[in-house]
Amino acid sequence: MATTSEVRDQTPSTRDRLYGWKTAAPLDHSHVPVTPIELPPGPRTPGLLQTVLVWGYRPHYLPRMHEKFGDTFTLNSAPVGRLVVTRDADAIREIFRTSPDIVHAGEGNSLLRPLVGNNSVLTLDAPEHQPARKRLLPPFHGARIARVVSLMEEATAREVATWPVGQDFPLLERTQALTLDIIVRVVMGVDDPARAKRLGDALRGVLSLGISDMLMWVAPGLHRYWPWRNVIRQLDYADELLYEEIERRRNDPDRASRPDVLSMLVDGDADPAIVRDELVTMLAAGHETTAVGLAWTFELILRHPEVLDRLRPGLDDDKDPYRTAVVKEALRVRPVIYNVARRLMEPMQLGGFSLPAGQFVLPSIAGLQTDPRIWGSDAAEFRPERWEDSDVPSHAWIPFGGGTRRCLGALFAQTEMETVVRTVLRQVELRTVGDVEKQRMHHITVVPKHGARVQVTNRLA
Ligand code: HEM
Repeated sequence: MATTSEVRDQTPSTRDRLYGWKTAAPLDHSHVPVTPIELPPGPRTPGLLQTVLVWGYRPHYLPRMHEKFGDTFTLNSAPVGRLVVTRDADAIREIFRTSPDIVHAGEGNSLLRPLVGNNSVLTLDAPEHQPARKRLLPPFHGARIARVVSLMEEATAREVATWPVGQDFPLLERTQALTLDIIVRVVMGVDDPARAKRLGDALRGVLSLGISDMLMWVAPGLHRYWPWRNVIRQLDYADELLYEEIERRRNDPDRASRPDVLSMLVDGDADPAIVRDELVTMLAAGHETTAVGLAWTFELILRHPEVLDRLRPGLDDDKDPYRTAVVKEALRVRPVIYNVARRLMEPMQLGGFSLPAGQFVLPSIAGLQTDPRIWGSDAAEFRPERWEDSDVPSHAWIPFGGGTRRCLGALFAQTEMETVVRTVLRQVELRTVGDVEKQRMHHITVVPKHGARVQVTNRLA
């Protein structure tokens, strides 16, 4: 069996990923002709202003553009230029069911490659995407997830025990700490507290990369200079610890009986470099998203006392359909990811428009999930009871995207969110602080503007 340092000698370093990311994958689409076709109408505002509005104010800007231009319109925003946004239910269904040879999703994420590596489902497209996705599916089956619920409960109880009574704090910061801990312990299976803390601290550094750190992506030579030199060191250190865990698990004789995701991923003769990329992919895709989803869920529950009253009697039940409805409804009115992105490899008819090959299209999750023509006149309201109606339009509920790229961790995330809601509400009474939270963009997620400020008013357990 190889030692960790032998494994490290054979696996790509942060620097290799930095220099290799632009050439390593099929990014060259010069063979895809971008036919000059008239795109759907859209704003004539200068591109720079549109870019600022799209990246900074999407939840406010896009609904205004829908009002002005209809279900499908064209924007002009860096880094790709012309983008067709659609909330048209038929167009979105069509995009999700079209062959992944024709509709690509990975290249929209290529900027993540220096972090997640060249083996990540997030950045791959057909034909490499499907086998990579297939490797990740087994640990996310329902039966496997049921085995980790108690680990999620324990992590939540530990976290809630640290919350101060009678003092305000932004809940989002605490849900971020919690979802990171759940990834370290449940996905990576690190159960020793000292190792879990060391790995969690190292990964927190990776997750806090800012735009200025990422300047290295376009100018890799910067890695020699401060502060980028330190960033490389941080990323290398996180890799070091991840490879250590991978080796530890490969050598663990009890691996088959362990419930964590990593134990399944190292089965057989899996290449440690691939497993490393898979772990970082799950961290990148599953940490911030679930933390934001939880912050919104509590913000909504606490501002709707009638919902809290209905939740309480079911807290002793392992499965309460109303708790499921509450989480689904929170992900509907406050989707964490505003839209997904696809690139057409062939011309397509969508929403009554002929779109050329090469075109980027953004199916709008938020647009579809709050459309009053589908959800009724109270579409913008948080009303979990709607999930008790037999004719709830669940086809228009897409917080996890859709088709062959639908979120791999959807069931994991929904289970985690329900488990955290239940455990927190059994342990403390909370109240919100300040006004109803507005939506704000943070990288690619839509977060509560002030981080969902709350106060613990009483400890129940
Ligand atoms: C509330 C929490 C979450 C939300 C809202 C969310 C949402 C999404 C969305 C919108 C996509 C893109 C789907 C598309 O393009 O059609 C996605 C992809 C993905 N998510 Fe999640 N996610 C969440 C949690 C998680 C968790 C916990 C994990 C894993 C531990 C995870 C792993 C992934 C992966 C691996 C992909 C890429 C799938 C592929 O390209 O084949 N997500 N997620």
